[in-house]
Amino acid sequence: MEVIILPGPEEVGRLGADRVAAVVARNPRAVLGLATGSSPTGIYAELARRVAAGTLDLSGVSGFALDEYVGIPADHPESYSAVIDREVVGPLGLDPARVRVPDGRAADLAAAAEEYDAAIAAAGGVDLQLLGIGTNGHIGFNEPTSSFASRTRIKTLAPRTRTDNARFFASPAEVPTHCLTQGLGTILEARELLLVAQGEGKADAVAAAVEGPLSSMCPASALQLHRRASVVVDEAAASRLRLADYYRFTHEHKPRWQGP
Ligand SMILES: N[C@@H]1[C@@H](O)[C@H](O)[C@@H](COP(=O)(O)O)O[C@@H]1O
Repeated sequence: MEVIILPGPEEVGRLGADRVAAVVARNPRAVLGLATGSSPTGIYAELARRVAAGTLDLSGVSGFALDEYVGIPADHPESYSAVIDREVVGPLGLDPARVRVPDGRAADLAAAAEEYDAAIAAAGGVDLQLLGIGTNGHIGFNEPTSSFASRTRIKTLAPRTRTDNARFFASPAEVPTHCLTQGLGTILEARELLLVAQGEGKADAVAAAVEGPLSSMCPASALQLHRRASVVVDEAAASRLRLADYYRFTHEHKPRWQGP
């Protein structure tokens, strides 16, 4: 696992945007795994700047969101479908026809979940998956005790996740109780993973993911199983990493023959 510690959120956003741009430079029809939440917003903002400046064209890429709340009205501003439209598809100039979000309003949620995995496979798989991390170590909405082999499926949101996400809703009771989320097994099939985290509130989760044991109690520790996973954090989110100096040294002395 590659761990990169940067001074602040702005640098994290720039490096994330560089990684996306590199993938798209290799393949203008690349498939991106899209995360919601506050963590990747710096990446999206930087990508939007490059698109607006005409130095980057993302109109050929496809996107698959990680997750969606179950039962939330599609036009609710906090449905992930609305968030992806507003914060990603529009500003980044993606083709809406190429971007999918799990259907949290499907009559048959299990079938919708299965079909979502099939659609990812039919698109050729995800080239670069962007990830945030929950304070309880979740990725997507894979809450603690999620199987490392899990596929896209219905999950019950952990109480801590519902509390964390209450800030997006009028009241805590309005936060949905269930979601559809890509599984850890689904996420691990992406060709490259990029997890970003900022702020001290993520420091424990980041330390558990990077240095803790491989454990379903910290679903993000599944990244340790991936051949091409990067964790890019600011100083605050890195503050509980025991080997922080080693990661800094590694990054500064990166061998020329090593890829990103
Ligand atoms: N389902 C999302 C995750 O995809 C996200 O990475 C995480 C952290 O959110 P944030 O980036 O806002 O801290 O929790 C959310 O609820």
